[in-house]
Amino acid sequence: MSDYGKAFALMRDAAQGPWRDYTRHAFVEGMKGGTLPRAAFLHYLRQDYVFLIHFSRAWALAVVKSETHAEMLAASRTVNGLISEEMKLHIGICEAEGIPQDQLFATPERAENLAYTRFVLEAGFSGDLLDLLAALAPCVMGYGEIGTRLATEATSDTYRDWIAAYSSDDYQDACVAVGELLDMALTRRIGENFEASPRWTRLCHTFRTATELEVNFWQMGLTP
Ligand SMILES: Cc1ncc(C[n+]2csc(CCO)c2C)c(N)n1
Repeated sequence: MSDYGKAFALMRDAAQGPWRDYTRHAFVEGMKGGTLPRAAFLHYLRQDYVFLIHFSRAWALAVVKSETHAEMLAASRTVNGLISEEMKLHIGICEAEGIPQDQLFATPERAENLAYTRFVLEAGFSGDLLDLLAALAPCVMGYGEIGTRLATEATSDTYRDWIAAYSSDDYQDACVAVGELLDMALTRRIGENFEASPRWTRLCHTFRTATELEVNFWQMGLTP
């Protein structure tokens, strides 16, 4: 398994059940085998475009909540990656399927989508960078794990562009950078032994809730 840092490994282990439901969801397995209906995938992509708009806002908030230049740099790189790479992937796939960009932007937001992104933004608005990063981490690293697994296990080419994007060296490097940011931010605010602090349990709880909201997002994808 990929190494996305110490805090991520501990948080993932603490959220074991939901983490498995998220990273091995039927939607993911459908991409792996090529059995996922195209209509479900396009519905997911359109919702995900709206999702990425709010996620970009949340990562921009991470710049606001940063306390060092290194934190600002890591957060702003993620904002840039999201807007210039990830959203472009969605625009490209949708355009190839006959869905123009203005229609993408006008996608009505589903409740599962709204719940997830506003949960993350609220974690950031009412807390510090640690609360925000705990809510952001499942999204980044979960897709990193899913991408690397599907790159070796996929038995169909149908969803190869999506799989290639999340298993790419660029994306994997971004996951490692976010893992480093998480460890660095925790050490700065709590100390080396951050997992022994009273705050740790709450941060793990935030991570777990975000993971459960990822499960709901996949489920929403299956019901266009
Ligand atoms: C529902 C949903 N969850 C996670 C991702 C993946 N993702 C979202 S933002 C980002 C970059 C850094 O945060 C990544 C990799 C997605 N596209 N849609």
